[in-house]
Amino acid sequence: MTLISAENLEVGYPVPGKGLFGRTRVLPIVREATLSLDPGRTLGIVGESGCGKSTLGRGLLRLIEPTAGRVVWQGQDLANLSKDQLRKTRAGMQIIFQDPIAALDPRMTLLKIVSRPLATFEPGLTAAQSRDRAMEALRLVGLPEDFASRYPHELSGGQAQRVGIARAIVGRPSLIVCDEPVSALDVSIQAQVVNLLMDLQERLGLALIFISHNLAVVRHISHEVMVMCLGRVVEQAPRDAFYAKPLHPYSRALMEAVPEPDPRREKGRVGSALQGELPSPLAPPPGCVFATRCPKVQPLCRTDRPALRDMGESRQVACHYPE
Ligand SMILES: Nc1ncnc2c1ncn2[C@@H]1O[C@H](COP(=O)(O)OP(=O)(O)OP(=O)(O)O)[C@@H](O)[C@H]1O
Repeated sequence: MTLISAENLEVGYPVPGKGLFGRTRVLPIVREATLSLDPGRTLGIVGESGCGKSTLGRGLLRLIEPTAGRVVWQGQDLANLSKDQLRKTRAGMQIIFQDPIAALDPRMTLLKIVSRPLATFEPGLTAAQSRDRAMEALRLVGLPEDFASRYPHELSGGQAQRVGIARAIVGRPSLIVCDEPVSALDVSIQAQVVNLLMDLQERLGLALIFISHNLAVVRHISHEVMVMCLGRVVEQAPRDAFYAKPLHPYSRALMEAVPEPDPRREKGRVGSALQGELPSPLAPPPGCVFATRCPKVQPLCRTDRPALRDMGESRQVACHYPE
């Protein structure tokens, strides 16, 4: 069975002022996002900074309430769950963040940080059981036992991200949304953390949604790849087919912008092959979201938004003139 799917999901942020009937107005960033993920698989989400990857990740977990569309988790529409059911469901879906140290409470020991989610997800556990579970999680992420009594400021970036992962797995989830989990780390540490996630996936049967602007890292870890541009999904494909031949001109531009591996450079940003004006996600163009920058643009692209359509072999693309 599919673990999680989204249909036409719309996620945005409140804007100042009130709308109709005094309601808060929400400006959508992510529009009509559709995806599905099976247990134990990894979906990589790529796209330039600001295209809405994080917003989609948070909308899927209902950390930001979607304004339209639906999310189905293990066959159940998340919007229909009672508070109690949602609390239980939340244990199954976790998130880790880009800045690992900022994500940890500086006043708590690592044992406290890692065991804390259990108070919500499994309130029936005794203190000793919670402690054992937290120690098990720390062991699974490769941290020595004596780390349990340490504080976040004593950690390197890579160690802090391991603690973030331990906190995410302590409730035995089925899915972890990884939001740029290695972008803030030294290049030499990035591979260790990615390999840890792949190892945990194998051992615990985890599904991962791996959000990154780094196409090389996404290639390494993903089974499926999804490309976002200005809040919209423009391409979806199995990993090998995607990297062999991207179908959307935007995907191609992203790939051409991948920097050569260079250990002296901290992190390469995509974008150098992407010329032209980048519209604001708050005011996307009427046609294709890539029309203002596409080297193959035709008049139709500026007026009609192409829908995501099936191209066979489990591939989908939103382009009037795909490769
Ligand atoms: N809390 C917020 N309130 C209002 N707008 C926001 C908020 N967070 C993000 N945005 C806007 O939403 C858009 C998408 O941001 P998001 O962080 O989802 O992009 P992203 O693809 O994850 O980029 P990055 O790789 O830089 O994190 C951006 O234009 C951003 O300015």
